[in-house]
Order: sequence, then C-alpha cells, then structure tokens
Amino acid sequence: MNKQSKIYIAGHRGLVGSAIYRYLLKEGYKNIIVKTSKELDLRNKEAVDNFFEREKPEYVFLAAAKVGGIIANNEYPADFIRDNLLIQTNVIHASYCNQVEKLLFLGSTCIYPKLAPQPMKEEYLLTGELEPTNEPYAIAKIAGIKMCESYNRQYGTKYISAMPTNLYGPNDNFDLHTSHVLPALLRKFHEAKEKNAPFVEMWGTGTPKREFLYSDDLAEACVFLMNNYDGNEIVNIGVGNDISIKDLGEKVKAVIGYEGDIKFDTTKPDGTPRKLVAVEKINGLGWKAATPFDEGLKKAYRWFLENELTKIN
Ligand SMILES: NC(=O)C1=CN([C@@H]2O[C@H](COP(=O)(O)OP(=O)(O)OC[C@H]3O[C@@H](n4cnc5c(N)ncnc54)[C@H](OP(=O)(O)O)[C@@H]3O)[C@@H](O)[C@H]2O)C=CC1
Ligand SMILES: C[C@H]1O[C@H](OP(=O)(O)OP(=O)(O)OC[C@H]2O[C@@H](n3cnc4c(=O)[nH]c(N)nc43)[C@H](O)[C@@H]2O)[C@@H](O)[C@@H](O)C1=O
Repeated sequence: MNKQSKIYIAGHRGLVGSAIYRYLLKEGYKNIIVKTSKELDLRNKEAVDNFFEREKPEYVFLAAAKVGGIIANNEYPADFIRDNLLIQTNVIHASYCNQVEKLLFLGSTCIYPKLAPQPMKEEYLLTGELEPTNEPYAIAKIAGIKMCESYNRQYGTKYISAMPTNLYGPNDNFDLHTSHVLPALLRKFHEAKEKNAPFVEMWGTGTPKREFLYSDDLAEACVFLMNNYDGNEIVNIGVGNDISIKDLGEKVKAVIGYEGDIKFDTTKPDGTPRKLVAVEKINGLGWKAATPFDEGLKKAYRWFLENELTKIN
C-alpha cells in the first residue's frame, strides 16, 4: 500500500476495524473508505457488489463479522455461521470481481482443534475436533481461510489470512451477555466496586487459559502483513504467553481496586482449556507485539471509564 492507495476497512467501528482505522490514519494513509452496517449490510450481495463496483477499493481489511464471547456463540450458532459465511463470501468474491489488489481476512484462534498441542502452530489447522461452544463460528472462519487460499490458487489473487488470539482495547463490546471475558470483567469489577457488592461472579471454573493481545498491536500487525506478506498460509498473531481466567480476574480486580471476593458460576461453560498461539512465524517476518499486558489492561480500563460508562448507565 502507498499513502494514496484506496483502502476499504470493513467493520471500522468494531474493536479491530477501529484500531486498523486509527493506525492507518496515524501512519498517513489518506484514502480510506468506511461504511457502517446500516449504510452497507455486507450480508446483502447486491449491495456489496454495487459498493465495490462504485468504489473500486485497491486494498481490503475484512474486519466485519458477527463476533461474540462464549455464551453468545453458544446461544446464537445460526447467526454466527450464517452472517459470517455471507459477509466473507460477498466481500471476497466482490474483491475478486473488482480486481482488488490485496485483501486481509481475519480469522480467530478458535479455528484450531479444541485439544491442539500448545503453543498452536499454523499447520495444526484441521487436525482435530473443534471446541463445541463455537464450532459454527469456527467453521465459517475456516471456510473464509479456504476461500482466500482457493481464490489465490485458481485466480492468482493475493488474499492473506491472519489468526489473532483473544483481543481487547477501545470499542470493545461491554454487553455482559454477548461480550468476551476481558471487557466483561472490566465492567463487572467496576460495577461491583461502585455498588460495594460483596462478590463478583465469573463464569466457568477459572482454570482455562487465554492469551490477550491489545487491539492497537493487532492493527499494526495487520498493516505489517498487508505490506510484507504474500503467502498462502495463515499467520498467527499473538503475544506468546497466556494467563488463567482466575488470574485474569485477580489482575482486573487489582487494576480496578475492588476489594470483595470472586465466585465462579460453574454452570457456565469453560470452552477450550487452552489456546496459546505459536508466534514464531510472524516474529520471523519481523513483527512482535509491543504492549505489555498490565499496561494494555490499564489503557483498556481508562478507555472504558472515559467512553463506555455514559452508554451503559
Ligand atoms: N474480539 C476478539 O477477541 C477477536 C476478534 N477476531 C476477529 O476480528 C474481526 C473483528 O472482530 P471485532 O472487531 O472484535 O468485532 P466487533 O463486534 O467489535 O466489530 C464487528 C464489526 O463488524 C461490523 N458488522 C457486523 N455485521 C455486519 C454486517 N452485516 N454488515 C456490515 N458490517 C457488519 C460491525 O459494524 P457496525 O459497527 O457498523 O454495526 C462492527 O463494526 C472478526 O473477524 C473476528 O472474528 C479474532 C480473534 C479475536
Ligand atoms: C476470541 C474467542 O472468543 C470466544 O472464545 P472464548 O475465549 O472461550 O470466549 P470468552 O472470552 O467469552 O471466554 C473466555 C473464558 O472466560 C470465562 N469467563 C469468566 N467470566 C466470564 C464473563 O463474565 N464473560 C465471558 N464472556 N467469559 C467469562 C469463560 O467461561 C471462558 O472460560 C469465542 O467467541 C471464540 O469463537 C473466539 O474466537
């Protein structure tokens, strides 16, 4: 990409898309197009075709998707598989029909087998059974990866696929029913402190481990891959270390300054026991995550205090 390239960010208001948008603007990219889902529903093929024919973007960051935490995935599997298959199929095919120079597709580490050896290397894709709580979402994501690979093989396109680990940062989803664990805990511990509540309830047993990447780091990695990677194989994006959900709760509790207890609701699912990604490939290409977790957590809490509280109160 050069600074005048016409770049379309699909999903620019979300956690990932907004971070890519901020990063590209900061780096001096001047010709960026964005549309909200109200203005352009990417599930609608005709609308997507018209948009691509009219705008003719040269580069596409595909960060629009139906996304959610463990309970949302478990309760709305039809929405997760249908919306994601439609969005990615429409955008990838319209990119091909309109000679998009390069596209970056965002998958997720849930594409790997539930019990994959740790850390999970890119070649572990399709080597075992998926985690049941998010299998429909994971299958849509695997279809997206295979669609990019197949278009590259058959049509000579340059569509690359990045697999980020669990993410957090500005514009996260703080809805307690549909969010991921980290934004949920920021909100739960904050509200418990405000209300002097005796305990905070976390889901599952607290024993699963997760890896967390700050969204600004992910945005940098996505732009790095767009500018430096043309391979047909997926690339993991992570930090290289993980933490148990129980310890995450203790860390969030400390950052917020809450003094009550933590209880675990074991009727809620744990999900996959561990999903640490192997980061040798992206590190070898020349990119490494910069934000230490403790610093990212404080930034995310500050963002929550400054931007989210007025919305949820
Ligand atoms: N969050 C995470 O922890 C992780 C996310 N990822 C991947 O990163 C990508 C982005 O996720 P994230 O930023 O967290 O998700 P968000 O839910 O924060 O944002 C999703 C974005 O997609 C847009 N969108 C959803 N449906 C449609 C639609 N029908 N038409 C047009 N736009 C739509 C929304 O647009 P609008 O705001 O205008 O409604 C929104 O901006 C996804 O592919 C996800 O799988 C991967 C690993 C972890
Ligand atoms: C990014 C990734 O995100 C999802 O997978 P997940 O990592 O399992 O999701 P999660 O963040 O919701 O939970 C992580 C862990 O945390 C525990 N947990 C405790 N307390 C709360 C809590 O209050 N809320 C939530 N959401 N989880 C909690 C929870 O029980 C689980 O053990 C999929 O969408 C998947 O498709 C995907 O790609």
